[in-house]
Amino acid sequence: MAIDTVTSAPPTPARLGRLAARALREEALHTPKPGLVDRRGGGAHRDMTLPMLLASADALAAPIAACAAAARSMPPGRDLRAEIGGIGRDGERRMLAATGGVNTHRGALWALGLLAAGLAATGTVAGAAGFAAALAALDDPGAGRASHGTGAGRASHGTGAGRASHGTGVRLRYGAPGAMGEARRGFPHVVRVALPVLRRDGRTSALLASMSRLEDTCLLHRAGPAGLRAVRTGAAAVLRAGGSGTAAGAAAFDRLDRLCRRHHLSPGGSGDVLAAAIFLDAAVSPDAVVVPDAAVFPDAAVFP
Ligand SMILES: CC(C)(COP(=O)(O)OP(=O)(O)OC[C@H]1O[C@@H](n2cnc3c(N)ncnc32)[C@H](O)[C@@H]1O)[C@@H](O)C(=O)NCCC(=O)NCCS
Ligand SMILES: Nc1ncnc2c1ncn2[C@@H]1O[C@H](COP(=O)(O)OP(=O)(O)OP(=O)(O)O)[C@@H](O)[C@H]1O
Repeated sequence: MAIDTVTSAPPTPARLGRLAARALREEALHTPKPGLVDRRGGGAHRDMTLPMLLASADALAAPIAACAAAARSMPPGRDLRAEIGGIGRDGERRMLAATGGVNTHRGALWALGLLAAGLAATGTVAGAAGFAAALAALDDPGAGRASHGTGAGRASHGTGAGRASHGTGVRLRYGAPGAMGEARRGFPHVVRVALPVLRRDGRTSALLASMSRLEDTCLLHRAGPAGLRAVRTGAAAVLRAGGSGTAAGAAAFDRLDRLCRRHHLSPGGSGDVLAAAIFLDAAVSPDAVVVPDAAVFPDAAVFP
Protein backbone atom coordinates (compact mmCIF):
# COMPACT_ATOMS: atom_id res chain seq x y z
CA MET A 1 0.00 0.00 0.00
CA ALA A 2 1.35 3.41 -0.91
CA ILE A 3 1.23 5.95 1.89
CA ASP A 4 2.31 9.20 0.35
CA THR A 5 0.72 11.98 2.31
CA VAL A 6 1.74 15.58 1.87
CA THR A 7 1.53 16.70 5.48
CA SER A 8 2.72 20.25 4.92
CA ALA A 9 4.09 22.53 2.22
CA PRO A 10 7.53 21.52 0.90
CA PRO A 11 10.41 23.12 2.84
CA THR A 12 11.82 26.28 1.25
CA PRO A 13 14.93 25.96 -0.95
CA ALA A 14 17.06 27.73 1.67
CA ARG A 15 15.89 25.29 4.34
CA LEU A 16 16.55 22.31 2.06
CA GLY A 17 20.10 23.61 1.50
CA ARG A 18 20.64 23.93 5.27
CA LEU A 19 19.17 20.48 5.96
CA ALA A 20 21.33 18.93 3.25
CA ALA A 21 24.53 20.49 4.63
CA ARG A 22 23.54 19.32 8.10
CA ALA A 23 22.93 15.78 6.81
CA LEU A 24 26.37 15.77 5.16
CA ARG A 25 27.96 16.95 8.40
CA GLU A 26 26.09 14.33 10.43
CA GLU A 27 27.11 11.56 8.03
CA ALA A 28 30.76 12.64 8.25
CA LEU A 29 30.64 12.84 12.06
CA HIS A 30 28.89 9.49 12.50
CA THR A 31 31.46 7.09 13.96
CA PRO A 32 32.55 4.39 13.40
CA LYS A 33 32.07 3.86 9.64
CA PRO A 34 34.18 1.23 7.86
CA GLY A 35 36.53 2.79 5.29
CA LEU A 36 34.89 6.23 5.37
CA VAL A 37 36.07 9.47 6.92
CA ASP A 38 34.78 9.71 10.49
CA ARG A 39 35.84 11.12 13.88
CA ARG A 40 38.70 8.59 13.96
CA GLY A 41 40.30 9.92 10.77
CA GLY A 42 40.35 9.48 7.00
CA GLY A 43 39.46 5.75 6.93
CA ALA A 44 40.59 4.35 3.58
CA HIS A 45 41.26 7.87 2.24
CA ARG A 46 44.77 9.20 2.50
CA ASP A 47 43.81 12.63 1.19
CA MET A 48 40.75 13.44 3.37
CA THR A 49 40.22 14.63 6.93
CA LEU A 50 37.10 15.24 8.99
CA PRO A 51 37.53 19.06 9.04
CA MET A 52 37.87 18.92 5.25
CA LEU A 53 34.58 16.99 4.95
CA LEU A 54 32.81 19.43 7.26
CA ALA A 55 34.05 22.42 5.23
CA SER A 56 32.92 20.67 2.04
CA ALA A 57 29.46 20.00 3.58
CA ASP A 58 29.02 23.69 4.37
CA ALA A 59 30.11 24.70 0.88
CA LEU A 60 27.31 22.57 -0.61
CA ALA A 61 24.36 24.24 1.17
CA ALA A 62 24.15 26.99 -1.48
CA PRO A 63 24.28 24.79 -4.61
CA ILE A 64 21.79 22.32 -3.14
CA ALA A 65 19.44 25.21 -2.26
CA ALA A 66 19.91 26.46 -5.83
CA CYS A 67 18.86 23.05 -7.23
CA ALA A 68 15.70 23.26 -5.11
CA ALA A 69 15.01 26.86 -6.16
CA ALA A 70 15.39 25.94 -9.84
CA ALA A 71 12.92 23.07 -9.45
CA ARG A 72 10.43 25.47 -7.84
CA SER A 73 10.71 28.12 -10.52
CA MET A 74 11.03 26.05 -13.72
CA PRO A 75 8.80 23.33 -15.17
CA PRO A 76 10.36 19.85 -15.21
CA GLY A 77 12.13 19.14 -18.49
CA ARG A 78 15.29 19.70 -20.49
CA ASP A 79 15.81 23.33 -19.48
CA LEU A 80 15.61 22.41 -15.81
CA ARG A 81 18.04 19.51 -16.38
CA ALA A 82 20.48 21.90 -18.05
CA GLU A 83 20.11 24.44 -15.23
CA ILE A 84 20.67 21.82 -12.52
CA GLY A 85 23.67 20.38 -14.38
CA GLY A 86 25.26 23.82 -14.39
CA ILE A 87 24.50 24.31 -10.70
CA GLY A 88 26.00 20.86 -9.98
CA ARG A 89 29.24 21.64 -11.81
CA ASP A 90 29.50 24.99 -10.08
CA GLY A 91 28.89 23.17 -6.77
CA GLU A 92 31.72 20.76 -7.57
CA ARG A 93 34.00 23.76 -8.13
CA ARG A 94 32.98 25.16 -4.73
CA MET A 95 33.66 21.77 -3.14
CA LEU A 96 37.11 21.62 -4.72
CA ALA A 97 37.85 25.19 -3.63
CA ALA A 98 36.84 24.30 -0.05
CA THR A 99 39.01 21.16 0.03
CA GLY A 100 42.08 22.22 -1.93
CA GLY A 101 41.12 20.04 -4.86
CA VAL A 102 39.94 16.84 -3.13
CA ASN A 103 36.75 15.10 -4.25
CA THR A 104 35.03 14.87 -0.87
CA HIS A 105 31.36 14.90 -1.90
CA ARG A 106 30.87 14.54 -5.66
CA GLY A 107 28.47 11.64 -5.35
CA ALA A 108 26.74 13.22 -2.35
CA LEU A 109 26.12 16.49 -4.20
CA TRP A 110 24.61 14.54 -7.08
CA ALA A 111 22.20 12.61 -4.82
CA LEU A 112 21.23 15.42 -2.45
CA GLY A 113 21.00 18.00 -5.26
CA LEU A 114 18.56 15.89 -7.27
CA LEU A 115 16.55 14.84 -4.22
CA ALA A 116 16.36 18.44 -2.95
CA ALA A 117 15.02 19.47 -6.36
CA GLY A 118 12.46 16.66 -6.14
CA LEU A 119 11.42 17.59 -2.62
CA ALA A 120 11.03 21.26 -3.57
CA ALA A 121 8.81 20.30 -6.48
CA THR A 122 6.73 17.59 -4.82
CA GLY A 123 7.10 17.64 -1.02
CA THR A 124 7.09 13.85 -0.68
CA VAL A 125 9.72 11.11 -0.65
CA ALA A 126 8.15 9.18 -3.53
CA GLY A 127 7.62 12.38 -5.47
CA ALA A 128 11.23 13.43 -4.90
CA ALA A 129 12.55 10.03 -6.00
CA GLY A 130 10.40 10.01 -9.14
CA PHE A 131 11.33 13.60 -9.98
CA ALA A 132 15.05 12.88 -9.48
CA ALA A 133 14.76 9.77 -11.68
CA ALA A 134 13.04 11.70 -14.46
CA LEU A 135 15.66 14.48 -14.34
CA ALA A 136 18.56 12.02 -14.34
CA ALA A 137 17.08 10.27 -17.37
CA LEU A 138 17.47 13.44 -19.43
CA ASP A 139 20.75 14.20 -21.18
CA ASP A 140 22.81 16.90 -19.53
CA PRO A 141 23.83 19.31 -22.30
CA GLY A 142 26.83 20.54 -20.28
CA ALA A 143 28.17 17.06 -19.47
CA GLY A 144 31.92 16.80 -19.94
CA ARG A 145 32.52 20.45 -19.10
CA ALA A 146 35.30 20.84 -16.56
CA SER A 147 34.52 21.29 -12.90
CA HIS A 148 38.21 21.89 -12.23
CA GLY A 149 40.30 24.84 -13.24
CA THR A 150 39.19 27.33 -10.62
CA GLY A 151 42.55 27.67 -9.01
CA ALA A 152 41.18 25.43 -6.28
CA GLY A 153 44.47 23.65 -5.98
CA ARG A 154 45.50 20.09 -6.71
CA ALA A 155 42.98 18.14 -8.76
CA SER A 156 42.79 14.70 -7.21
CA HIS A 157 39.98 13.33 -9.27
CA GLY A 158 39.22 12.82 -12.90
CA THR A 159 36.13 14.94 -13.25
CA GLY A 160 37.61 17.59 -15.48
CA ALA A 161 37.40 17.96 -19.24
CA GLY A 162 39.15 15.25 -21.18
CA ARG A 163 39.53 12.89 -18.20
CA ALA A 164 37.12 10.08 -17.47
CA SER A 165 35.78 9.82 -13.91
CA HIS A 166 36.34 6.69 -11.85
CA GLY A 167 32.67 5.90 -12.34
CA THR A 168 33.01 6.10 -16.12
CA GLY A 169 36.01 3.77 -16.07
CA VAL A 170 34.19 1.25 -13.92
CA ARG A 171 31.06 1.47 -16.06
CA LEU A 172 33.09 0.65 -19.16
CA ARG A 173 35.04 -2.12 -17.46
CA TYR A 174 32.34 -3.89 -15.43
CA GLY A 175 29.07 -2.47 -16.77
CA ALA A 176 28.16 -1.04 -13.37
CA PRO A 177 25.52 1.69 -13.66
CA GLY A 178 26.84 3.51 -10.56
CA ALA A 179 25.58 6.86 -9.30
CA MET A 180 23.79 7.67 -12.56
CA GLY A 181 22.01 4.31 -12.56
CA GLU A 182 20.99 4.75 -8.93
CA ALA A 183 19.48 8.16 -9.73
CA ARG A 184 17.67 6.89 -12.84
CA ARG A 185 16.03 4.17 -10.75
CA GLY A 186 14.80 6.76 -8.21
CA PHE A 187 17.51 6.16 -5.58
CA PRO A 188 16.12 2.79 -4.38
CA HIS A 189 18.99 2.25 -1.90
CA VAL A 190 18.19 5.59 -0.28
CA VAL A 191 14.41 5.38 -0.28
CA ARG A 192 13.69 1.67 0.08
CA VAL A 193 16.76 0.40 1.92
CA ALA A 194 18.52 3.05 4.02
CA LEU A 195 15.61 5.33 5.01
CA PRO A 196 13.38 2.64 6.55
CA VAL A 197 16.36 1.00 8.29
CA LEU A 198 17.54 4.40 9.55
CA ARG A 199 14.13 5.08 11.09
CA ARG A 200 13.91 1.61 12.63
CA ASP A 201 17.47 0.71 13.63
CA GLY A 202 19.59 3.86 13.31
CA ARG A 203 22.43 5.18 11.18
CA THR A 204 25.00 2.39 11.49
CA SER A 205 22.48 -0.23 10.38
CA ALA A 206 21.30 2.01 7.53
CA LEU A 207 24.89 2.37 6.31
CA LEU A 208 25.48 -1.38 6.57
CA ALA A 209 22.21 -2.16 4.78
CA SER A 210 23.38 -0.04 1.85
CA MET A 211 26.90 -1.50 1.96
CA SER A 212 25.50 -5.03 1.84
CA ARG A 213 23.64 -4.32 -1.44
CA LEU A 214 24.96 -1.33 -3.36
CA GLU A 215 27.11 -1.85 -6.47
CA ASP A 216 29.48 0.88 -5.29
CA THR A 217 31.76 2.19 -8.02
CA CYS A 218 34.19 3.53 -5.38
CA LEU A 219 34.81 -0.07 -4.29
CA LEU A 220 34.85 -1.42 -7.83
CA HIS A 221 37.35 1.22 -8.88
CA ARG A 222 39.73 0.52 -6.01
CA ALA A 223 39.41 -3.23 -5.63
CA GLY A 224 37.36 -4.74 -8.46
CA PRO A 225 34.47 -7.18 -8.05
CA ALA A 226 36.33 -9.17 -5.35
CA GLY A 227 36.69 -6.06 -3.16
CA LEU A 228 33.06 -5.13 -3.68
CA ARG A 229 31.99 -8.67 -2.79
CA ALA A 230 34.14 -8.72 0.36
CA VAL A 231 32.58 -5.50 1.65
CA ARG A 232 29.03 -6.55 0.83
CA THR A 233 29.55 -9.92 2.53
CA GLY A 234 31.16 -8.27 5.57
CA ALA A 235 28.32 -5.77 5.98
CA ALA A 236 25.70 -8.50 5.58
CA ALA A 237 27.46 -10.55 8.27
CA VAL A 238 27.13 -7.70 10.79
CA LEU A 239 23.43 -7.34 10.05
CA ARG A 240 22.86 -11.10 10.21
CA ALA A 241 24.47 -11.12 13.65
CA GLY A 242 21.84 -8.62 14.85
CA GLY A 243 23.73 -5.41 14.07
CA SER A 244 26.82 -3.83 15.59
CA GLY A 245 25.07 -3.66 19.01
CA THR A 246 25.31 -7.41 19.64
CA ALA A 247 28.57 -9.09 20.68
CA ALA A 248 28.76 -11.17 17.49
CA GLY A 249 27.76 -8.16 15.40
CA ALA A 250 30.42 -5.97 17.03
CA ALA A 251 33.07 -8.59 16.24
CA ALA A 252 31.89 -8.81 12.63
CA PHE A 253 31.87 -5.00 12.40
CA ASP A 254 35.43 -4.88 13.68
CA ARG A 255 36.51 -7.44 11.05
CA LEU A 256 34.87 -5.35 8.31
CA ASP A 257 36.45 -2.15 9.64
CA ARG A 258 39.93 -3.75 9.61
CA LEU A 259 39.37 -5.22 6.14
CA CYS A 260 38.48 -1.77 4.75
CA ARG A 261 41.49 -0.15 6.39
CA ARG A 262 43.96 -2.86 5.35
CA HIS A 263 42.87 -2.91 1.69
CA HIS A 264 41.98 0.79 1.33
CA LEU A 265 38.37 -0.03 0.61
CA SER A 266 36.04 2.99 0.77
CA PRO A 267 32.28 2.50 0.44
CA GLY A 268 31.84 6.13 -0.68
CA GLY A 269 28.55 5.43 -2.49
CA SER A 270 27.05 4.11 0.75
CA GLY A 271 28.32 7.20 2.58
CA ASP A 272 26.26 9.20 0.08
CA VAL A 273 23.25 6.91 0.53
CA LEU A 274 23.40 7.41 4.31
CA ALA A 275 23.68 11.20 3.96
CA ALA A 276 20.72 11.23 1.56
CA ALA A 277 18.62 9.13 3.95
CA ILE A 278 19.47 11.46 6.86
CA PHE A 279 18.47 14.39 4.63
CA LEU A 280 15.10 12.90 3.64
CA ASP A 281 14.43 11.89 7.24
CA ALA A 282 14.95 15.48 8.39
CA ALA A 283 13.13 17.14 5.50
CA VAL A 284 9.96 15.03 5.29
CA SER A 285 7.56 13.97 8.01
CA PRO A 286 7.61 10.21 8.74
CA ASP A 287 3.93 10.16 7.76
CA ALA A 288 5.00 10.92 4.22
CA VAL A 289 7.31 7.91 3.89
CA VAL A 290 6.18 5.80 0.99
CA VAL A 291 6.18 2.41 -0.51
CA PRO A 292 6.79 3.70 -4.03
CA ASP A 293 4.87 2.39 -6.97
CA ALA A 294 6.19 0.18 -9.73
CA ALA A 295 6.31 3.00 -12.27
CA VAL A 296 9.03 4.74 -10.29
CA PHE A 297 10.75 1.51 -9.25
CA PRO A 298 10.34 -0.96 -12.10
CA ASP A 299 12.64 -3.40 -10.32
CA ALA A 300 11.21 -2.77 -6.87
CA ALA A 301 10.98 -6.51 -6.26
CA VAL A 302 14.73 -6.50 -5.70
CA PHE A 303 14.15 -4.47 -2.54
CA PRO A 304 11.94 -6.37 -0.16
C1 LIG B 1 26.48 11.32 -12.20
C2 LIG B 1 27.69 11.87 -11.43
C3 LIG B 1 27.66 11.32 -10.05
C4 LIG B 1 28.97 11.46 -12.12
O1 LIG B 1 29.04 10.05 -12.18
P1 LIG B 1 30.40 9.23 -12.23
O2 LIG B 1 30.09 7.80 -11.93
O3 LIG B 1 31.10 9.51 -13.52
O4 LIG B 1 31.17 9.94 -11.05
P2 LIG B 1 32.37 9.64 -10.08
O5 LIG B 1 33.03 8.35 -10.34
O6 LIG B 1 33.22 10.87 -10.07
O7 LIG B 1 31.65 9.63 -8.65
C5 LIG B 1 30.51 8.93 -8.40
C6 LIG B 1 30.28 8.97 -6.91
O8 LIG B 1 28.98 8.46 -6.67
C7 LIG B 1 28.97 7.63 -5.54
N1 LIG B 1 28.58 6.26 -5.93
C8 LIG B 1 29.32 5.24 -6.35
N2 LIG B 1 28.59 4.16 -6.65
C9 LIG B 1 27.34 4.51 -6.42
C10 LIG B 1 26.11 3.81 -6.55
N3 LIG B 1 26.03 2.56 -6.99
N4 LIG B 1 25.01 4.48 -6.23
C11 LIG B 1 25.06 5.75 -5.79
N5 LIG B 1 26.19 6.45 -5.64
C12 LIG B 1 27.32 5.84 -5.96
C13 LIG B 1 30.34 7.68 -4.94
O9 LIG B 1 30.41 8.71 -3.99
C14 LIG B 1 31.21 8.05 -6.12
O10 LIG B 1 32.40 8.69 -5.75
C15 LIG B 1 27.56 13.37 -11.25
O11 LIG B 1 28.60 13.84 -10.46
C16 LIG B 1 27.42 14.26 -12.46
O12 LIG B 1 27.11 13.90 -13.58
N6 LIG B 1 27.57 15.53 -12.19
C17 LIG B 1 27.43 16.58 -13.16
C18 LIG B 1 26.67 17.72 -12.54
C19 LIG B 1 25.20 17.44 -12.38
O13 LIG B 1 24.46 17.13 -13.29
N7 LIG B 1 24.70 17.62 -11.17
C20 LIG B 1 23.30 17.55 -10.90
C21 LIG B 1 22.91 17.48 -9.46
S1 LIG B 1 23.73 18.59 -8.40
N1 LIG C 1 32.39 9.94 5.09
C1 LIG C 1 32.86 9.82 3.84
N2 LIG C 1 34.16 9.58 3.63
C2 LIG C 1 34.63 9.45 2.38
N3 LIG C 1 33.87 9.55 1.26
C3 LIG C 1 32.56 9.79 1.41
C4 LIG C 1 32.00 9.93 2.70
N4 LIG C 1 30.69 10.15 2.55
C5 LIG C 1 30.43 10.15 1.23
N5 LIG C 1 31.54 9.93 0.53
C6 LIG C 1 31.57 9.85 -0.94
O1 LIG C 1 32.64 9.07 -1.39
C7 LIG C 1 33.19 9.65 -2.54
C8 LIG C 1 34.71 9.52 -2.43
O2 LIG C 1 35.12 9.29 -3.68
P1 LIG C 1 36.28 8.28 -4.05
O3 LIG C 1 36.43 7.15 -3.10
O4 LIG C 1 36.03 7.98 -5.49
O5 LIG C 1 37.49 9.23 -3.76
P2 LIG C 1 38.60 9.70 -4.68
O6 LIG C 1 39.58 10.42 -3.79
O7 LIG C 1 38.00 10.47 -5.79
O8 LIG C 1 39.14 8.32 -5.23
P3 LIG C 1 40.51 7.62 -4.93
O9 LIG C 1 40.85 7.97 -3.53
O10 LIG C 1 40.19 6.16 -5.15
O11 LIG C 1 41.41 8.20 -5.95
C9 LIG C 1 32.75 11.09 -2.63
O12 LIG C 1 32.23 11.38 -3.92
C10 LIG C 1 31.68 11.23 -1.57
O13 LIG C 1 30.44 11.68 -2.08
